[in-house]
Amino acid sequence: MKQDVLVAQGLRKAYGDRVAVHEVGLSLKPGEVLGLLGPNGAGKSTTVGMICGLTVPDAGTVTLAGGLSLGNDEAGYKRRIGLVPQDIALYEELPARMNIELFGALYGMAPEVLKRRADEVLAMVGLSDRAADKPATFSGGMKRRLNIACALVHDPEVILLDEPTAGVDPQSRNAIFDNLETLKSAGKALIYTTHYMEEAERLADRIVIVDHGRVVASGTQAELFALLPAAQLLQLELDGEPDDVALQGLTGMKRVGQRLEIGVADLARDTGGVLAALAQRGVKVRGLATARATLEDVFLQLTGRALRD
Ligand SMILES: Nc1ncnc2c1ncn2[C@@H]1O[C@H](COP(=O)(O)OP(=O)(O)OP(=O)(O)O)[C@@H](O)[C@H]1O
Repeated sequence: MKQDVLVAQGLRKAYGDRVAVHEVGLSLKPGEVLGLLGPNGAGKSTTVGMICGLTVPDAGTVTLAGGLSLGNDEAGYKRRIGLVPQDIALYEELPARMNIELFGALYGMAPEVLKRRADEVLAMVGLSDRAADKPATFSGGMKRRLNIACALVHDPEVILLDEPTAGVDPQSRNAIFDNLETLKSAGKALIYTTHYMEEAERLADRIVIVDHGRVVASGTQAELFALLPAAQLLQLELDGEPDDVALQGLTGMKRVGQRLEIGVADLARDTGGVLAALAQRGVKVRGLATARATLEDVFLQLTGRALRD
């Protein structure tokens, strides 16, 4: 079992009377992507801010492997963390390469190391041929990619990404996802905040769902789906309107017009039984489709609200 590279415990932050983050805890292993999923205002950015040392928590601790913390070695701690902020933070009128070098200089990197790393991160985000151009001439997706390169120049072991795909086109989004997969396979630990459940589903090994500043659930996707009454859905198109008596006693069933939705634990195992039970009751099925639960369903189940209210 790999050792945790980061452990956050009891993080709390209030702004005046409003508690933005209550007692949030999480941990992260090398090579792991932790999705921090929650609606707008859930406290994701505040949590990330406390982990990277930009926001001072009212309570709680964050410790890196080896016991390093902001309290005992702030500079050492920050060298091991990279932040991709939600708002793009670039010097628009300086060439892309110089933006990266400025971030590297902040970490005290030696010029020859910095030059090599700038080349590496430019190549990684697919901007080598635009190194001399100013971000002012870049598309939104290219700026996002440069923002990521700046966060990686000092080769941090923990990378915090705060909604890094906001406002990017699908092509850049895929390029960013590829970069994150590369970082993950290189053993980096990533915290990825998003309110897009598809992104969390695609990228995250484990997910922490936050709402109103609190962790409402955490675990692998399988563990989160297990919180639902049924993780898979059979959608049956009926031939005509069956009478309600014929459908009585079928558990986990929802009637939507001429369609029936039946939640099952395992489609492969349970579909035959459901169809046989319907046939026995004289209910004719014209078509069949299947769907699986999403993290949106998990959020709805836990909070009674949609993720994107
Ligand atoms: N600097 C601040 N001053 C006052 N209130 C703040 C500040 N930063 C955040 N908040 C409040 O704290 C709560 C959590 O905000 P936060 O930005 O952490 O949420 P989020 O989950 O990142 O949302 P989003 O997805 O919209 O970025 C919100 O109610 C927000 O208004």
